[in-house]
Amino acid sequence: MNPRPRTGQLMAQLIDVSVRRGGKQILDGISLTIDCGRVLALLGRSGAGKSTLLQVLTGDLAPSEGEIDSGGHDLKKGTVHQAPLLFPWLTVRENAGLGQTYAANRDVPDRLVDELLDLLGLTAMADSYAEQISGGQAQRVALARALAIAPDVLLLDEPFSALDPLTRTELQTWLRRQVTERGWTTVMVTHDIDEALVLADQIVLLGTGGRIANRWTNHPEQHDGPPGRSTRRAELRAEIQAAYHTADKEPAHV
Ligand SMILES: Nc1ncnc2c1ncn2[C@@H]1O[C@H](COP(=O)(O)OP(=O)(O)OP(=O)(O)O)[C@@H](O)[C@H]1O
Repeated sequence: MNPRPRTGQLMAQLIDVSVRRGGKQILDGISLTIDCGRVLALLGRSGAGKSTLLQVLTGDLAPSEGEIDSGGHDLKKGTVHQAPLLFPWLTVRENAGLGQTYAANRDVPDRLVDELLDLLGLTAMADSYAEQISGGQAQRVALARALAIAPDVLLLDEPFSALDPLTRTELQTWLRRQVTERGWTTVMVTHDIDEALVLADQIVLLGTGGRIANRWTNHPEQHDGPPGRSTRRAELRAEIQAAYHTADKEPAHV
């Protein structure tokens, strides 16, 4: 395994990646970098190709053209899917610790699973079976399981979609703090522009024809302040919303 690069350094990249499936162009000429210790958010309408892009990153799908430079990192281990995929006959703690079985070569402290369950508000149900918990709780267990193996990159496919708005906001704040304090590298698919603005350092919008319609640099910490004063966030939100409409009309390469 290569040494983990420093914050801001290149972790991995896609170079001019295209994907065709069943005669249809799903992704077209996608180039992007994943920077260490940073969050990249992928936005785009339903069917734009966001999940396909994650599959290319994890190596589950070979691109028709182009290259993936993983920098020697395992980009598959830290994946959290839309559906949590827990084993119903195992407890919350057992499900959360499951990834460690496959990561025996990683130096993961035993207490980490309990620490993550605590961080994610799951301690009270640690001994409940997965079939006994709610959808939102299951999503948090899946997140704990991915984090417990200390992945090089956390790949999140709409990980908060089943959460109630309050829990969702709490988890977004928590995740951003962890990224900042612990340097977690994250790629996240979301439909929620505000979620991208709260979490991401880099925001990429996939538009028509599987192309990148636009991309923005974002500074979530600079948005913090008294309510109503965060004008940069409001400006960016408006820019991104406008770009969705432009992307519907004209394919672009950015
Ligand atoms: N196995 C497949 N064969 C052919 N086309 C596929 C296959 N899987 C996905 N697609 C098509 O690829 C396109 C992109 O799908 P993808 O799931 O990546 O979109 P998405 O942006 O993640 O959508 P959503 O936001 O709805 O999850 C869609 O038009 C979909 O129909």
